[in-house]
Parts: sequence; structure tokens; C-alpha cells
Amino acid sequence: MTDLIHITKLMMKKKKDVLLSILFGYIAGITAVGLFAANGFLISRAAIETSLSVLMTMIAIVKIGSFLRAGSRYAERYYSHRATFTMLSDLRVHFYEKVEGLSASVFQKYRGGDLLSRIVGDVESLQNFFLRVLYPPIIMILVFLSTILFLSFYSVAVVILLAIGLVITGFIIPAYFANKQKRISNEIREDRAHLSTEIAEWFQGFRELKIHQKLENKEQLLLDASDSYIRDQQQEGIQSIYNQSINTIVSLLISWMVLAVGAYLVATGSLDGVFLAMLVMVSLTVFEHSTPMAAFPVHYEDSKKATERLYSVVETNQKTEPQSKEILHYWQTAPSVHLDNVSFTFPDEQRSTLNNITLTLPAGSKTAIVGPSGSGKSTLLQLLLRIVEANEGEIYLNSERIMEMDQEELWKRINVILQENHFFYGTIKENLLLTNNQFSDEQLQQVLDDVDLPHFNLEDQVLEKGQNLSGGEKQRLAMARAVLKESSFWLLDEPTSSLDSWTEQRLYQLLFKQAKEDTVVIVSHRLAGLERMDQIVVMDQGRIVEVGTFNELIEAKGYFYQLKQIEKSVVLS
Ligand SMILES: Nc1ncnc2c1ncn2[C@@H]1O[C@H](COP(=O)(O)OP(=O)(O)OP(=O)(O)O)[C@@H](O)[C@H]1O
Repeated sequence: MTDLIHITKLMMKKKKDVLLSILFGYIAGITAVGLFAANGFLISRAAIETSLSVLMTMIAIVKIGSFLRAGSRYAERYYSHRATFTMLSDLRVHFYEKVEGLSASVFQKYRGGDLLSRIVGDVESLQNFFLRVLYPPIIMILVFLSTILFLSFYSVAVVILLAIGLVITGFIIPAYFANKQKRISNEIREDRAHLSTEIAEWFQGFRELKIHQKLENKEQLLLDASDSYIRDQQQEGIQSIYNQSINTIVSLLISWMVLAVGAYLVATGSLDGVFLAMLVMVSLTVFEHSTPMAAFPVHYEDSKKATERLYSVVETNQKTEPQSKEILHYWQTAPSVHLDNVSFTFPDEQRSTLNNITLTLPAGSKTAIVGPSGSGKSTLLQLLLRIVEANEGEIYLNSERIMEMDQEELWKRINVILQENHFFYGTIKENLLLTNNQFSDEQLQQVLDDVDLPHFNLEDQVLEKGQNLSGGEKQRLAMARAVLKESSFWLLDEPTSSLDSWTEQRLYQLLFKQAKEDTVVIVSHRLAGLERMDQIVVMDQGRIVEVGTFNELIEAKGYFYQLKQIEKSVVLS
């Protein structure tokens, strides 16, 4: 419910449009009732009145009423749709800005298709929030109250009948069907998210599915998801028509009762017969305003769930804001790093990934983190990047707590190469300028030469996800991007794992030249070339088991020494 209040607040940013649409909606509704009342009266009067001037006046009133109704209906649609579409666009921007500010871990928590379904489908379904949730009850009550007031001059019994009709069609029937509708709406939403997720996976995994001849199985899953979604939509449609039919039947019954009561009143002389047709016409027309209430539960439930799903992404994944912007002081030269008793467990995991990590990286030092696969090396880098946040302990950059730093400011100041680096559809130049667009073509070409890609042209095409690049070329381009960022803190996760030894050495030479004064952390599987590092951190099962220079670790004949021996024996065999 509080989420719907957020949406209402967004809607009220267009207060003028909202109020004008209610005003014109009310005018359109009340003129419709007046128009039909005048018609009923005119027909009865024409049967007994021969005066042409009276009839002409009545006809003129009906015509003016028609124009007024059409005009106000147009204005109501115009303002209500303008308010709705502005709200939708504000909501998209608002939601996107929130998602953008979230920690990158949000993409680990939600499957891509589900996130897409929320951003597109759920936002889209909120287009009904004003038009079919907020607006209909307001107009219904206003039009009914005005009609009841008008009819109270003619018959109290008819007024009571209309009031009963209002309560039944406007509140009791929608409330009765609300529960049923809730179940169907939930199923539809889940099916939509499921379908969207399956489609996203189908696209992403198309090549693997084809290679392993599993395309047909996946297609079948996709078709099943689609069938289930269509079935639920059909069921929702049938339920909605059923609700509307029951509502219409009840309103017609009330109109019959108005006719019967009116006829009785005319027969007993309590009502002038010329008003009988008017009463029936008014009754038939006024109930048109309670018919949309039949669809109220669907749209109310839909809007409520859509806002809950949207806000659950941004509220439960909010990044930790820096406690005080004033104390922020970012490094100009290479920073020092200190981890103080840091532990971390991935959400929903039993086993902790990092345990009691205490480590100091002096400013300008070069550190290698080594250890077997799964020992927590990449997770340690993710903590330094604040992609994930420590459950215990503190991380300091230049004696400032990382948790107090603005995430984006932090990222701006780090040269990062992750294990998987994304490349966008476009040119080499566009992909290079992603990090820093201050460079001339000559400078970019020079960096390409430096990372051993002299044969690449800046205008060469890069396909989606860098499909036309080899693993090694991607790593060299990632290195080029990192070099172009020109920061004094480097976090590199297996930056050369796909390169041959010769190219790897050239890249390390470039790195050591480029990052001479900088603080560098390299995660590496390979134990070769670590002699020049200031310190080597050896990890196993989420713990630091050894720290020292290459020579110190070899002399200690401990864990690193054993790893080195294994590597040697594998190379020789
Ligand atoms: N998103 C995640 N959710 C849950 N567990 C994870 C997640 N990412 C990694 N892990 C687990 O955390 C542990 C450490 O993973 P991490 O990627 O840090 O290891 P690593 O030493 O870098 O391994 P590698 O050398 O193979 O890249 C592993 O057991 C892994 O299964």
C-alpha cells in the first residue's frame, strides 16, 4: 500500500491535469445523466404537449447537452491520459535512476529477464492506475451523489433504490470478486516474469543450446511458459467479463425496480406521469458509472503488485549512502589499502566466502593474490570495488572507510579489469572511449599498439558482447581501457589468463611502466612472473594462508612453495 502512495505522489506531480480530468469527467458524467433525463422528459412531454416553442426549447437543451458532453469527455480523456503518460515517464526515469545507483549485486540477485519484466511490464501495467483505479470511484461517487440530490425532488423511494444500487454495483460486487481476481493476477504476473526470463535465457544461451542439441527442449519450455501465460490471460478476461455482466444485470434489475416503483407512484398519484420515463432513463445512465468498478479489483491488484515488485528491487537493494559527504577525501596519488578482520558470506549461502582477512597494501605497492580456484580471490576484489559489502570488519582506503565512500566516486578512481569484460556493439574506438573520452585518435591508436593490438583499426567493428574478438584480444582491449582511465589504483582479475606467455610478458611490462607509482592488485592463477611483486598474498578456502615477497615465500617452503612445485611438475610433465 505504501508503494501505491509513492505512485500517487508521482501522479500528483501533475496535479492540475489530474484535477482537470476529474472536473471534466464529472461534467461529462453529469451531462450524460442530464441529457438522458431531458430525453425521457421530452418524449413524455411531446406526447401531451403541442406547444412547438416548449418542444423546441427542450430539443435545444438536449443538443447543447450533447456538445457539452462530447467536449468534456474529450477534455477528460486528454488530461487523464496526459497525467498518466507523464507519470509513467517519471516513473521510468525514477526507477532507472534508482537501479543505476544500486550496488552491482542487484544483477546477481535478479535474473535478467525478471528485471526486464519489472522495468517494462510492471511499469506498463501502472498505466491503469489513475484511469482504472483512482479515477472511477471518484467520478462514480460524485455523479451518483449529484443524481441522488436531483432525484430527491421527485421520489425518495427511487433515491433509496439508486443508493442501494450504488453500494451493490460500486462496492459489494467488486469486493466479492476481488479475491478471485487477486489469485489470477498473481499467476499472470509470475507467468509473465517466467516467460520473460525464459526468452532472455533462450537468446543468451542460443549458441550453447544449438551445440548441445537442446534447442528443441528449451523451445518447448518457452512454448509451455507462453501457453501458461496466454491461458491465465484468457481466464482473467473471462473473469473480468463475468464481473461486468453481473454488475450490468444488477444495475438493469435496479432500473426495472425504478420503473415499477415509479409506475406505482404515478398510479397512486404521488408522481406526475410525465417524469416516469425520465426516472428510468436517469437510472439506466447513472449506472454506467459504476460499471468500470467491476474491473477495479483487477487493476487495483495489478497496480499494487506492480509497484511492490518495482520498489522491492530498489528498496531491498539500496546502496549504503556515505554517512557524511564532507569527510570524503579521494586520493590524488596512489592510495594505501587496509583490510581489518574482514569476513563475507554471499546472500543465501551457508558457507562463508572470506574469513577474517587482515591485509595491508602500502601506497604504490604491487600485490599479487594467488591461490586455488574458489579460494575467494575475485570476491576480495569485489569487496575492494564495493560490488559486495563485508559482513564484518572494515576496509580502509587511505585510512578512510570504504563504506563511507560514494560508490560511483570510488569506481571513477579505479582501473578495473574483471574476469569477464563487456564489449558493446560498435567500433573499437567507441569501446575504448567508454572509460575516458578525452583522447585523440592518435593517442588511442598508440594505446592499441602498446597492448599489442597494432593491427586493430579504431573504426573496426565490434559485434555484440565482442563476439568477433578472441579471448586474448578482449583481454588486451580491456587492458587498453584500463590504461586509458589513468587512475592510480588498479584492480586486475586474471588480466592475462587467455594470453600466451610472450604477450603476457609484454602486457606486464606495459603495466609496470604505466603503473610505476600506482597501487596495483593482480589476481592470478599463474605463479610465473611474480618475482617483481612487492608482496604475494596466498589464499585458500577464504583465508590468507601466507603473505610475503616471492623470495620470502620460496624460502619459507610453505604453501606457496608447494604450489610452485606443483606448477613446475605440471609444466614439465
Ligand atoms: N554470486 C555468488 N553467489 C554465491 N557464491 C558465490 C558467488 N560468487 C562466487 N561464489 C563462491 O565464492 C567462492 C569464492 O569464489 P571466487 O570467485 O572469489 O573464487 P576465486 O578464488 O576467484 O576462484 P577462480 O580462481 O576460479 O576465479 C566460491 O566457492 C564460489 O562458488
